[in-house]
Amino acid sequence: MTVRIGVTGATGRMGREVLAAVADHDDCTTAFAVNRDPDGATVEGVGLEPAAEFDALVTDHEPDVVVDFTGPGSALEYARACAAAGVAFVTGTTGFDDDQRDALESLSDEIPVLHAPNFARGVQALVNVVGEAVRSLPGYDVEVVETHHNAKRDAPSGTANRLLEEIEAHGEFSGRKHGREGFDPREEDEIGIHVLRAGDVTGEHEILIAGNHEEVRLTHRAEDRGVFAAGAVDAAVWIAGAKAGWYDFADVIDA
Ligand SMILES: NC(=O)C1=CN([C@@H]2O[C@H](COP(=O)(O)OP(=O)(O)OC[C@H]3O[C@@H](n4cnc5c(N)ncnc54)[C@H](OP(=O)(O)O)[C@@H]3O)[C@@H](O)[C@H]2O)C=CC1
Ligand SMILES: O=C(O)C1=N[C@H](C(=O)O)C[C@H](O)C1
Repeated sequence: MTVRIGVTGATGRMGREVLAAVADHDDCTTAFAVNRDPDGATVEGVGLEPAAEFDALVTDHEPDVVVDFTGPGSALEYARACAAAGVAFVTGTTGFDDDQRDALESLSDEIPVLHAPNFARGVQALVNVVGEAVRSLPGYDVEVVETHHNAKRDAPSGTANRLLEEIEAHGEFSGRKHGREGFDPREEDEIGIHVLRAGDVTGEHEILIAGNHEEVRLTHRAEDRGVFAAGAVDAAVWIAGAKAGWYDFADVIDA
């Protein structure tokens, strides 16, 4: 079966990569692609449609799944339209607040919804090992550093937030400390978080665990956005056969 994929934010950094990844994948094809001001543009040979017509497109073009990398508000609107049309939704968008995330998750009662803050397989491996590292080094200091391009809007990154959840689930910490300045010594059990924005860095995440005259550094560095797009398209192909529910990228990798 060929999986038909609708793509949002088609002229964005990730939207372009998703269209390229769909074209490269043997088991799927583009059903439609939208951006807010298409003005006759094409990306990867696909003519763009107006985002304002998304509700009609998601019904008329009969996609099996929509892949979204936009912003939290638009992602939620697209997901609601998918739920109304009975179409699965995969999103890599980050920066949802708690209400937006709850609203997205509630749509998974009606359709399959997969949200992953990072579609790189290496990041999933990092998520798997960071908890074990923290658990086996109690009392060590933990600091998280993430670096992205200068156009990224949300901070810390969705990936950093996911790693922090994992760290907190496997150790005893007093809270999170975002950056430091002035006379501001480190509290014993805090987790330090540092956000760097510069140039065109694709995405780097490092967890530093230090104490007992030793340090462990767990680092992931994405070298090309294509790695995220390939993972998202793998997720789209996987979710096309899934029942309504709330999924993450681990479900795809473990399948
Ligand atoms: N999960 C993962 O693996 C990854 C996640 N991301 C996340 O994906 C998201 C997009 O990143 P990136 O591609 O770099 O961002 P860009 O700004 O390059 O692209 C986002 C696109 O979304 C569209 N968009 C933004 N706001 C709206 C809106 N209100 N309504 C409709 N469309 C909108 C715009 O399309 P237009 O104006 O053309 O209509 C824009 O081109 C971010 O949240 C980022 O953190 C990024 C990389 C990997
Ligand atoms: O905005 C980006 O570029 C990225 N965002 C994701 C995040 O917030 O974690 C994933 C990746 O690091 C790139």
